[in-house]
Amino acid sequence: MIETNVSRQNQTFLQVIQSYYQLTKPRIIPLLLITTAGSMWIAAQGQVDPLLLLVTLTGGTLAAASAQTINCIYDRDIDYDMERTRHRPIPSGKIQPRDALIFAIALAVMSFTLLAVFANLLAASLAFSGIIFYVLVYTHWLKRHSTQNIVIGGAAGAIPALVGWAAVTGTLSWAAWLIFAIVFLWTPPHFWALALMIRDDYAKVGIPMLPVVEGDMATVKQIWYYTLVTVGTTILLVYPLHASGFVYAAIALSLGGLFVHKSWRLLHSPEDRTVARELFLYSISYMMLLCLGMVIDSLPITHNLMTMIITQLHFIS
Ligand code: HEM
Ligand SMILES: CC(C)=CCC/C(C)=C/CC/C(C)=C/COP(=O)(O)OP(=O)(O)O
Repeated sequence: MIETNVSRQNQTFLQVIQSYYQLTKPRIIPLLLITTAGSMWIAAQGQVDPLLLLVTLTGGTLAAASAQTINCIYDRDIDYDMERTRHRPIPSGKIQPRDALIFAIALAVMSFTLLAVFANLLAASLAFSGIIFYVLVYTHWLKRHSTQNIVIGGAAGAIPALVGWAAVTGTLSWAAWLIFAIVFLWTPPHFWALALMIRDDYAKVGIPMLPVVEGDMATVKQIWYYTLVTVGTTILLVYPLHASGFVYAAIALSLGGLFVHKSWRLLHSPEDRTVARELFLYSISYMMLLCLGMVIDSLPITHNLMTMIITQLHFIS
C-alpha cells in the first residue's frame, strides 16, 4: 500500500484540484495540441474554423489527460520507487486510484462526446483509440517488457496529428499519415535523449529503456538514425505530397539541420549528459517550431506573398 491517508485528509479544495491537474501530466499536453493544430492548418489550407479548432483542441486535451491519468494509476508502483515521479498525486497519497479512474473515465467520455458531436465520429474514435493504445500497448504491454517500448508505443503520441486532420476533413489523407510519421519518428530521439539522463531511475525499477539494456553507445546510434529519418520525412510533405510549400521547406531544413547537428554531437559524446539534455530540450522546440512552420506556410497571406515574390523575380529575369 503506497498511499498515505494522512496526506489525503490534510488537503484543501484547491490542493485537491491541483492534484487532479497534476495527474494529467499537463506539461506534455501543449505540444500534443500544437501537432494537432499544425495538421488542422494544412488540412484546412490555412483557413481553420475557430470553433472547430477550439472543440478539437479541447477534445484532444481531455483525451490526453485521460490517457495520462490511467498511466499514472497503472504505473503507481514504479512511480513511487523513482525519485522523479515519487511526488505524483497517486504515489504521494494525494489521490486514490479509484477516484483517479473515475476522473479518467469522465475525461474520456467528455472527449468522445465533444468530438463526436461538434467535430466528427472519425476524430472522436481516433482520440479514443489514442487512449486505448497508450494504455494497453505502451503502458501495459511494452513499457515493462521491451526496449522498443517507446518506438511502438510512441504511435499514441502521434495520433493527435490524425485527430486534427480528421476533424477538418472527416477523412485521413497521405499528408495526415505523413505528419503522424513525423511525430512517430521524432519520438525516439526525443525520449531516448532524456532516457540517457534518467537511465538509473528506470534501471532501479526494472524498466527496459534502451539505455538501460543496451547502453549509451547503442542508444546514441539509434537516436542518430531516427533523427536523420525524421528530418528526411519532414521534406516529403513538400515533395512529393505538395501539402506544404517553400516557406515550410526552408523552416524544416533549418530546424532539421540543427537537430542533426545536436544528434551528431551526442553520437560523438554518448556519455555527456549536457549534450543529451541539449538534444532533449531542442527536440521539444524543434517539434513546436516545425508545426508553426506548417501553420505559417499554409496561410493565404504567405501564399499571396510568395506568388508576388516569384512574379517579381520572373519579371526581373
Ligand atoms: C512514448 C512516447 C513518449 C515518452 C515515453 C515520453 C516521455 C517523456 C518524459 C518521461 C518526459 C519528462 C516528463 C517529466 O519529467 O515528468 C517528457 C517530457 C516531455 N515530452 Fe515526451 N514522451 C513521449 C512522447 C511525447 C510526445 C508525442 C510529445 C508531444 C508531441 C511529448 C512532449 C513532451 C514535452 C513537451 C515534454 C517536456 C515537459 C516539461 O516541460 O517538463 N512527448 N516526455
Ligand atoms: C490522442 C491521445 C489520447 C494521445 C495520448 C498520447 C499521449 C498521452 C502521449 C504522451 C506520451 C508520453 C509523454 C509518455 C510519457 O511516458 P511515461 O508515462 O512512461 O513517462 P514517465 O516515466 O514520466 O511515467
